[in-house]
Amino acid sequence: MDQTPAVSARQSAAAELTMTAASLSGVAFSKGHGTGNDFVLIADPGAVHDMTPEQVAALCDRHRGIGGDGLIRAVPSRDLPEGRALLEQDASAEWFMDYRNGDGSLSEMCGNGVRVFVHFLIDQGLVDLGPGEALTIGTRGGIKKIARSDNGYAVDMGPWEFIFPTEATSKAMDALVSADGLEVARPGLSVSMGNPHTVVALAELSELAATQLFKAPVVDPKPANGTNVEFVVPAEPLVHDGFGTITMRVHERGVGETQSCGTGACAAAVAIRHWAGNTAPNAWHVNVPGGVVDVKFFPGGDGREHVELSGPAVIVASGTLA
Ligand SMILES: N[C@@H](CCC[C@H](N)C(=O)O)C(=O)O
Repeated sequence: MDQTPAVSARQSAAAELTMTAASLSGVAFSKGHGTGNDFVLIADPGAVHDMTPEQVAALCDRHRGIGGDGLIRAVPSRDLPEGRALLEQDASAEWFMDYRNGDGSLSEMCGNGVRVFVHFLIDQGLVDLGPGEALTIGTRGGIKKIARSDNGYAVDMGPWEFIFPTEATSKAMDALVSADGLEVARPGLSVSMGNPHTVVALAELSELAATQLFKAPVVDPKPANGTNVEFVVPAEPLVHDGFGTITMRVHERGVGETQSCGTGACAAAVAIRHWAGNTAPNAWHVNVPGGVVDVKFFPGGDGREHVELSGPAVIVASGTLA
């Protein structure tokens, strides 16, 4: 009997995925996560495994691949043009985090990814990072410095910026955001952490739970290259023991809903602190479905305010692609 067009399209897509992944046969990989934001990790010291978007999507496929929100390739900075440019700024940024979203698209930055990347470099014996030491790495969002912390690893994520720095931003809204499950569009604030985010505050945890994130929320105006959208509920009272607390769910550009987003947690703290005004703290716990990450603001050496993100990093498995 003839197959329906839908079934045969699904089967040829599946065959394509299998073939795409097969062309990487024999390549060693690890699987890791930071608060449930999970990644396929590949060490590529010879810079021979640059991947197509289709290969990345095949490896990140949760049914036919290894499965992950993204893929991270560890490659020497000297072997990529964007890495060589960073080495001119800081010759110690020997390793470059080549990060891709699960759909194969590039993103400038991944906050949970940086911690997992460094943990992977250590696990592979490619770098050492003793207590009190700092490691410098290259990313498409610039050079990042990482040290060990009580909760895992702490990363200087660099300065934050409003994406639409207008008068309206100072009045706390630059976009309207709608999502299934929310009755009316809500105000959002777009923040760059190297990559784009739009943060929406909700009043109640029940509203956060009712928000449907299967589909990308509609953001207007949308940052030029798309955006990650964070729905957040500030704790009541907001501050306890000097820390502000936020609960967050996220829809990531190029992925869908994830268990956690490090840059999203930083953007959420920027937005909630901005909305809360001058008395808001500089230290934040951000609860995400996959755990807790911490965000702190501090004066960077470049005269701008920087954001520190800290949290755990775990390697769960290593193997070889069949
Ligand atoms: N999960 C990441 C962010 C990954 C990139 C994002 N999807 C984008 O396209 O910008 C994080 O922990 O920051």
